[in-house]
Amino acid sequence: MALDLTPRQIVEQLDRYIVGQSKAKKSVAVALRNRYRRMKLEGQLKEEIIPKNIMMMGPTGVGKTEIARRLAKLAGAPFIKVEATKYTEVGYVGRDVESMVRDLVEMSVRMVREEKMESVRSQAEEEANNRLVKLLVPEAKKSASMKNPFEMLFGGDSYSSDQEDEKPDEEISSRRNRIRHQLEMGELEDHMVTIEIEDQSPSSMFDMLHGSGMEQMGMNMNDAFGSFMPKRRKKRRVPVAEARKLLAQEEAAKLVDSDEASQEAVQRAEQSGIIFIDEIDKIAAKGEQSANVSREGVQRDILPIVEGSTITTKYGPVRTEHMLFIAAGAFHMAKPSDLIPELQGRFPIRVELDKLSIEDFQRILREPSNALLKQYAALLETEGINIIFTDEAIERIAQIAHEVNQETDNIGARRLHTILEKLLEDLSFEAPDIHMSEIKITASYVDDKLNDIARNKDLSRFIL
Ligand SMILES: Nc1ncnc2c1ncn2[C@@H]1O[C@H](COP(=O)(O)OP(=O)(O)OP(=O)(O)O)[C@@H](O)[C@H]1O
Repeated sequence: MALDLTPRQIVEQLDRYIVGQSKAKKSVAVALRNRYRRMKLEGQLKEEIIPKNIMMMGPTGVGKTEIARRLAKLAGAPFIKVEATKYTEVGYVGRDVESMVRDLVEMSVRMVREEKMESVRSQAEEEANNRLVKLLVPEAKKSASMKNPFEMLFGGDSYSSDQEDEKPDEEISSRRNRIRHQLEMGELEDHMVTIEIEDQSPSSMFDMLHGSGMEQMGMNMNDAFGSFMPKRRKKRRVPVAEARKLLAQEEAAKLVDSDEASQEAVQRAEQSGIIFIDEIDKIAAKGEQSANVSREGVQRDILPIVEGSTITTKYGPVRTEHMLFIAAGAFHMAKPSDLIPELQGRFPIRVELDKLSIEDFQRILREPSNALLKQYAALLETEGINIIFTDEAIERIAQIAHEVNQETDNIGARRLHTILEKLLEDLSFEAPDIHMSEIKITASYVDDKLNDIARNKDLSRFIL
């Protein structure tokens, strides 16, 4: 967790992935730092201080979600994104908005479990190796009627089960040591073994009961009855390398106390969870009367969650008052003041995100740590091709993206993804057969591939 980063450091970290949008970065950095400040307080005041939620306003594809997601990652905070309009759909009822909190907790549980599993990984791998050794050189008696996996591996001559019956214990232990050594040296990675592991797939009875309404309450059939049901085990024949992974996974799960993990996850969701509510402007009360009612209804349903309430989940009650909510919307038609006053008050920090310029597009193409051009270069490098984009080519791509956005729908930086895909489609297809170590993408290559499509509005609507 990097909660102790200063706002300046947080912005610096966000700069590695997101181009521009400095106001929004600043706001989220302060929000995160305030959490850290609150953690350092004691007693009543700590409980009184609630996070100041943020409303991000800006067109689609300019980095709103990306900023929030990166912030969460930076803080090791569980994060989910929901679309507010989802709750206006037919079939949704008031309490369904609570599912956002349940989803956040699920995310948190997954995070905590993964961390805990990672922390016991070396112990789990050791246990897995022990199981492999026993599997490859089984106990003398027990193996008499069983087909020895080791025998299958090596043709079963000197390790045949008949002979094993007569082998004294010391011999088994010395053979186990030898196998252990071979396993550790990675000499048996490709050999096939048959292992028996827990079946993770839900049983058909649970399948049938799914959707019977219990999930609405945050219940899950496997959780409700799973502990009473015998765990099914299934056999799989896999190479040693894969077997080790599967066995280590099972061993790690045994080593992690799942109640403790769940409790920690609930706490983490409560204290540092971030819920990103997109399209909040679409539930602002504007438009025809009948729609107004349901949109305002959704706002009233969301309100108690943002204000702070306790939601029942399968991991126990979860309190929402210290979660950070980031609402976002384009606000083309509606304004934040069209939301119900109580909800407006709960999102006091307002930031406008800037439209992206051609220069921003160029920077997005090349600068972020995960920049699109770097991604394509890495992919083609696996085929032994070093792809180089000239400055003019990057400029052209950015220009075309900008033009297509203006002439069709403005989808922001997302346009770069579709344009690059089209631009490099042929190259990606032919790459394995091209015997060139370096390929230069020039402005004229870009024009060649894209100009005709970009100039034709109808075509670009479909292709770019
Ligand atoms: N300023 C930016 N810097 C780097 N990448 C960006 C920027 N803006 C958008 N992107 C990229 O564009 C894509 C879409 O961005 P994002 O999901 O943040 O959009 P958004 O503003 O949240 O829009 P929406 O509300 O429609 O989801 C992402 O892949 C993101 O990496």
